[in-house]
Amino acid sequence: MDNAPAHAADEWSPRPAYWLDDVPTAYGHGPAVVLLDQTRLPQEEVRLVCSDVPTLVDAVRRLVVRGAPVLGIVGAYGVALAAARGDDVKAAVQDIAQARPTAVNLGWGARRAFAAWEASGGDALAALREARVIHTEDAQASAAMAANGAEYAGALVADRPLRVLTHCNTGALVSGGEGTALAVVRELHRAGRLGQLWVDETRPLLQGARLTAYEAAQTGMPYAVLSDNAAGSLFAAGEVDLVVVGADRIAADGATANKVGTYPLAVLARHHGVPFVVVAPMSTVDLDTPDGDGIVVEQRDGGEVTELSGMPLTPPGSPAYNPAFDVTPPALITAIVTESGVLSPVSTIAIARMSAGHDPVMRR
Ligand SMILES: CSC[C@@H](O)[C@@H](O)C(=O)COP(=O)(O)O
Repeated sequence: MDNAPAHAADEWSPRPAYWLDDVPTAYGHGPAVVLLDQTRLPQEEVRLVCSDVPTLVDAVRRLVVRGAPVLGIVGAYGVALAAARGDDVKAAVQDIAQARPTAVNLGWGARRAFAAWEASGGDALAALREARVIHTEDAQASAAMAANGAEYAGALVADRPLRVLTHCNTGALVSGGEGTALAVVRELHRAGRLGQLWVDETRPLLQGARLTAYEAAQTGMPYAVLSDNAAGSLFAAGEVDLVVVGADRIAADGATANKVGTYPLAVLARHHGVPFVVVAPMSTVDLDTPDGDGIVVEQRDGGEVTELSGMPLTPPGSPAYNPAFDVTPPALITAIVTESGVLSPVSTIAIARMSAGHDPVMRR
């Protein structure tokens, strides 16, 4: 399928989260964190103005903003907001970090902004400056991951464009830049090396069908959406050259938590001899969680499974199992792409340990 691009691949930037100094708020004029409301995409592009931390925490829980890297940015802006308002900044860090348990970046971003605020003796501008640094660093990491991942992927198949399968949404909607796994795909597309993007719909909240398809359409990628359970027959038909996914947390053994449905793809990829590649910034590595069993998987309301856009799918009162993420063991991961390069899970962790030695502040 070829789609008429709404934008050149280089130009499109949805700005999922940003800071405004002075906007009309519920409290008169003041600072706010502005979020592109991803629950309303692709139908409409509307923004939510968060002028206090409870509104921001609620937005994170409802997935108005979601995806690991941008949650780090939002966590930091949230702390800057608490500081600017003169709220209890320490309590704000707790509230933000606990809003969703699996994405490590959320608490990491909040703690970084808090450390800057504390070191400055309680200067709200110091927290905001740190949030802006995190925002910029994420854009830089995204560009480096895109370049590293596209070089690696391009070398897998020399003589024709690649067919890439992805799950959930990992593009510009989750980042200060173009994202993680989808940034790699976008780079391949820019280089004329993308033959087909296969987009898993990603039940139950359809981040693939709603958001990745939206990004693919905006940037003119050749793509098709499939129901998650069609992936097996796609592999069997030999239609997948590469699987790329993001990560919400990478434990110290290289086990990786990502959107539920990722682990079955890793099993399928192994069975069919297809590379399974995780793309994530180093900030997603959590050396304090020793292994995959230690990763806390967010359990969400069963209504997300038993209903679709408020319409019941099951007999009334049906119980449901609704983990938001699953964990892929390192043995099933061919490579992890970070801003530092393309390495095995073991080597990625070794690099993270070396960098942590230089940056002990952010280790809990
Ligand atoms: C680069 S984003 C990586 C992950 O955060 C992404 O794949 C994912 O699982 C997001 O889940 P979500 O529940 O939509 O926040």
